[in-house]
Amino acid sequence: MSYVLGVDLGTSAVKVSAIDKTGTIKAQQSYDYPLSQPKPGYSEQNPEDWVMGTTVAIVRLILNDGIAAADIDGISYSGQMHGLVLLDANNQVLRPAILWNDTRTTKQCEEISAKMGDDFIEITKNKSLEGFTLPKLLWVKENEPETFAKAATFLLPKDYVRYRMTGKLGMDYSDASGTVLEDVMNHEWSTRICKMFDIPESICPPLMDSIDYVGNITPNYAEFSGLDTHTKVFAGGADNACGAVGAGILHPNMVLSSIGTSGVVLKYEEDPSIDYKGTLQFENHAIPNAYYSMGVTLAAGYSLNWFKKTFAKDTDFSAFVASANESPVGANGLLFTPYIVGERAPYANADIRGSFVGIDGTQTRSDFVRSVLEGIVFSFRDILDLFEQNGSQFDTVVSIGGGAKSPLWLQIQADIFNVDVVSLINEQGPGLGAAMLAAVGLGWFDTVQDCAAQFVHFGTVYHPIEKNVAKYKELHKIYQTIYPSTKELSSRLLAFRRKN
Ligand SMILES: Nc1ncnc2c1ncn2[C@@H]1O[C@H](COP(=O)(O)OP(=O)(O)O)[C@@H](O)[C@H]1O
Ligand SMILES: O=C(CO)[C@@H](O)[C@H](O)COP(=O)(O)O
Repeated sequence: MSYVLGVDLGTSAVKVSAIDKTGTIKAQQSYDYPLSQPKPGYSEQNPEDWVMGTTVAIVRLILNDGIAAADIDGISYSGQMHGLVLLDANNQVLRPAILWNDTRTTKQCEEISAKMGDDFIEITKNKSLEGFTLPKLLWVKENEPETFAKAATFLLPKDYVRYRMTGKLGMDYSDASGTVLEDVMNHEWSTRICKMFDIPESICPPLMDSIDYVGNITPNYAEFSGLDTHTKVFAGGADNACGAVGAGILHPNMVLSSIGTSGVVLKYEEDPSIDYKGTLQFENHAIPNAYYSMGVTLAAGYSLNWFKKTFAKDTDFSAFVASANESPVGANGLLFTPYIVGERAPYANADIRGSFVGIDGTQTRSDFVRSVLEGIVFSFRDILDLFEQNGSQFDTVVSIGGGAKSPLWLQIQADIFNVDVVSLINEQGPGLGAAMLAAVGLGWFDTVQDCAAQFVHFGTVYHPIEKNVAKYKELHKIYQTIYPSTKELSSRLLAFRRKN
């Protein structure tokens, strides 16, 4: 038997899947790790937790699930994007990783825009937003100069885990484009941006394709994890690129909806000359020489987790989500906006915060749960509107991520999007995508597309229910007025919090 492992390094947990040549997921293990939010807008993780979590999951696959190390031929990765990992000259981690949902860098983003204007979007195909890596580098340079002076390399989260398993430093194009330090169309680090912001180009790691062979498991890591040194390691990609690969989003009529910690609406771009002018993210794909675009809701699953942790701590997660079935479409007049850590799309605003609007003395907790589920999907609807305004038409939404475990949430998506929504037989989109990169890297398939034909299996289709569609259209119009009405209130409240 031959297996590939797909390591999905998420924000809430790492999930490792063992997949055979037919695309059957033989076993899965996961390991949760904490998120540290020491100040408003800050979000950090300890890179060592990622390495430990990945190793524990691999050990369990070998010991508990009987996946023999000798049968694991390849490994690849899907990683949470944008997080800054700084290493010194001995490749030791210099400070906690600053994550994609950390919004401390508004000042640095403004500086980047002021200095480079539209040239920046021309090179990187993106605006400089708080979550991306370059402003994080500039923040460290400005606020922790002694740390920055020691920095010899910067990596993204999954690149660090890969380094610990292989001893090789590198970054693939799909993750590099999320740093906004890459010249996206020319597939190289932008010397101009490095010079402009005084970033030594030497700290940028070597670039590669997601299917590229990086090295084998080192003897040290083999001893630590129970893996074997014959196992080949392939570069891997950004989690959303891998999610798209694992969900078979290989045509522009399909769109990906991912409800993880963040929320993502993603489109495969056949024509790379499309210009969203930075209103949507535009990235290199994990498929060589391909591209995709996406809009990101910063707090999708995170909003639901926050609500549960705060108001329903001891309830089982699935039962808690299913309790929303007790509330009707529109949650008895309650609307929720998921801007609880600021927002990226359609509103790039680090200072906006969430709201419940329409609280009524007759509402129950089920109404609140339903309004959270609906509010997150309204935010996705806003992103879909941006795509439609740029001429896209979709006939299928493929839903992945932890949120796709809930049939109710899938139906809410179909009703708010007014498009068929399909889930995967196994909701591990990014993990499956990562494994597919290893399968192609090993030569099991000639192309990612050939591998998708064998590995990707769709499950139930959720059709829009007409009467719900009409109600949601009406509610979405009201939802869209909440952002402009709460923008100023939010920034005044945040200023109060920062002062006190
Ligand atoms: N049974 C469930 N039903 C609906 N949503 C769920 C369920 N279990 C977890 N989730 C949501 O899925 C999210 C985690 O999704 P996942 O794709 O694993 O995230 P990440 O890759 O960011 O770690 C959680 O934030 C949670 O809100
Ligand atoms: O910032 C982005 C994409 O631009 C996020 O999508 C991260 O990549 C985190 O993903 P999840 O942990 O939510 O999967």
